[in-house]
Amino acid sequence: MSKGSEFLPEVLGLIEKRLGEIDENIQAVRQDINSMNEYYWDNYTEMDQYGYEDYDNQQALKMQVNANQENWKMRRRLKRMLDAPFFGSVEFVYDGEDEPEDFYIGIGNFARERGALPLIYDWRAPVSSLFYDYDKGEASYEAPGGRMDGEILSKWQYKIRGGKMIYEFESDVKIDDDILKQELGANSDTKLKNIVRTIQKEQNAIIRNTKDKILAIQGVAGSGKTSVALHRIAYLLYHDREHLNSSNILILSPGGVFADYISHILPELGEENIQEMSFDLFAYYELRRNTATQGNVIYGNAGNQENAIYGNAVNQENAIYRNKNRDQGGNQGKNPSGNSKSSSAGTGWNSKMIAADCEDKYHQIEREIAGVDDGDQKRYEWKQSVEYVQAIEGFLIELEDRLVDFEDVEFKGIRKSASEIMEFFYEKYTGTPLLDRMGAVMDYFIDEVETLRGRSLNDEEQEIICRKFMNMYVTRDICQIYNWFLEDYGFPALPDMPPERRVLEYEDVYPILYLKYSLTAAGQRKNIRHLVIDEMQDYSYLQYVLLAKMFSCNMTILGDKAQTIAGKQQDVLTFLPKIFGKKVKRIVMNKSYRNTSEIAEYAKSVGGSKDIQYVARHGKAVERHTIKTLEKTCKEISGKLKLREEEYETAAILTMTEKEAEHIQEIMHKLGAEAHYINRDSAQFKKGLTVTTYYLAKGLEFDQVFVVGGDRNNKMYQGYQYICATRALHELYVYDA
Ligand SMILES: Nc1ncnc2c1ncn2[C@@H]1O[C@H](COP(=O)(O)OP(=O)(O)OP(=O)(O)O)[C@@H](O)[C@H]1O
Repeated sequence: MSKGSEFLPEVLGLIEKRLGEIDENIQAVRQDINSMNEYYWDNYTEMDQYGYEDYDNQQALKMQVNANQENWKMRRRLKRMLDAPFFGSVEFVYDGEDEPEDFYIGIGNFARERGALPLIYDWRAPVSSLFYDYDKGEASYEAPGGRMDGEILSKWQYKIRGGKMIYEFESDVKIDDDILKQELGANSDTKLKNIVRTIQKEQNAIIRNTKDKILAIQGVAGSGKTSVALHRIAYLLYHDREHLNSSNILILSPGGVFADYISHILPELGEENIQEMSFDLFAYYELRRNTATQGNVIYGNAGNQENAIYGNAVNQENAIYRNKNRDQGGNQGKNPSGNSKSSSAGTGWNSKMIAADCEDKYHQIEREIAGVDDGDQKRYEWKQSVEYVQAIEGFLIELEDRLVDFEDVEFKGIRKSASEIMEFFYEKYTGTPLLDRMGAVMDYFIDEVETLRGRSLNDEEQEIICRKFMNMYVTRDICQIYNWFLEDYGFPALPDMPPERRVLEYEDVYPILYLKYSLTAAGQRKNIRHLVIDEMQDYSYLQYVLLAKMFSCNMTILGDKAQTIAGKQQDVLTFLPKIFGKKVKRIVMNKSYRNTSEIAEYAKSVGGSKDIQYVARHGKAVERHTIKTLEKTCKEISGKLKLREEEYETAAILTMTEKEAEHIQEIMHKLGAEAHYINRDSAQFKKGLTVTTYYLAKGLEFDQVFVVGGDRNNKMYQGYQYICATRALHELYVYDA
């Protein structure tokens, strides 16, 4: 029997004991809270008039509530540890010592009592890197006090489920291939799995990298980019609890279903979930929100108000759902805080909605698949390019003279001449963005009036002054300013519409957002301390410039140029250093873990990187068929599905366009097959058969994939085939048109 088998019952007993203590503690704190509440209701009428006692009571209550939250958190972790307390161990002897020590590694630390040396180490603890990075022999790890050298005498891996040892063996090679293959051979799930037991050395290096400010990872499909990014977040949260909490991290990802797909990992690793949203949704909120300058708060109804980005709370399991529809109704034209004023003068002078709605990238993809003429395509590309950014910068310099007609302002006998205002505008406040600048001059004037009159001006008086100052702008409508710019460059202007009825085409969304962030001080998001950008290849140059304006924090940027959705493959690593400077550390991941060798070979032949390596896991050969009629193909697919025999958990029929997906969904429905249709607004990934487009299946994986149709001559075809093929874990069927 190994040491692990002997250790298991002992540690399980200790965990059980600790759980018992925690349960008792939870009960005791609960009783305390109840008595505090009772005391409050019995005595609140007699509390001191200054509210001191009330305040003290509230603080004490808060402390107890927090204590119980911590208890629950610990309880959840220990319950998980009761199922599998550890998955690895390393017998290590430090240089200069005779006695080796056994380090057991699990999803969290566990010690006999608070402050004692852990019996089990968290996989993120410094010593745990011995397990991921070394075989038997000389080894070292970076401890807070410096490098620790020594020798690994043995390394063990365990599979424990329900507190029972399923298997254990001493591994000579790093995270033995057999275990990895077993993990990879398992069926897919509707949630991405955590990989703590089998993190590979090169993945571990990315997860534990804290020295580079920006990591840009180009990784082939299935190389574990998303998994690594999420484990990296868990690692950073563990190591920098003082400065970083879950509300300081934001993931920009493809959208709702993907958010659902990744929502389990962090809670499983004992961390709270983090904020996640698509950049398109963020842009939508930015363009329609009617309050310009809100400091650093990106508001919302998230659990942690102060640090929230828009949308719903994500600090809860399964609560990452969000889309535009959610915002319809109550919040129309209103910021979610319900506060309608934002200027320093309390007049709401800088509170213009730019557009009521805007397209997202899926509109653009469908348009491109359907075919756009060269002129339209060029204009679209120009509007997202470095040339656009340069042109707009030139335009902004000239805009200063075009945007304002200076006039004298007079209020209750106090005057400011046009030339004085000009002087303030061009000299004193030159560092303030153009559309905020008149507000700064106005604030100065209001201060002056208040000093001379010896009293504060009321809201009505401020409103009158505000109107006088703001009327000097020829326009404050950013769309109108954008139209001047388009006309200067010979492009058609946007239709003349009031903001409440404007719907922006995708090509204009980010150019206008860029203009907004150049003309107002609305951009910076200082509360975000780590930004994760998934699917980096699908962001344009302009979007990265915007992200650089908004976020000055550390970033993990990941993607795969072969999975570019647009017709032209894009390697963002060529321009990221120009935007973010030398801080960008480039990392390449060439090994794919998702597909069988047969599927990986096929994917390589339809557009994957030639350097791709994969874990040799064999499966069924890829089948290729020709579609006779869609009905017949759907019937055939129904026959090939292995969901009913419960062999597999998930399968997908993937198409190029939304229309094709809808059509197939209808046919499958008629055939009596239960199929979940994922559209742009979907928020959940369900077990069973899914029908969707290739661009909405990005990031997901399925046991069986059926790729149906697509036009070979379409410039998006290669990307389509590659993305679809790499979604399959075990079986791939391609039905050509
Ligand atoms: N070290 C590992 N151990 C076990 N499984 C792994 C490991 N690395 C990756 N995987 C598995 O490989 C699959 C692909 O991982 P992931 O989705 O993170 O890759 P990706 O690079 O983001 O993929 P894509 O770009 O194709 O969407 C997942 O099933 C994941 O669990």
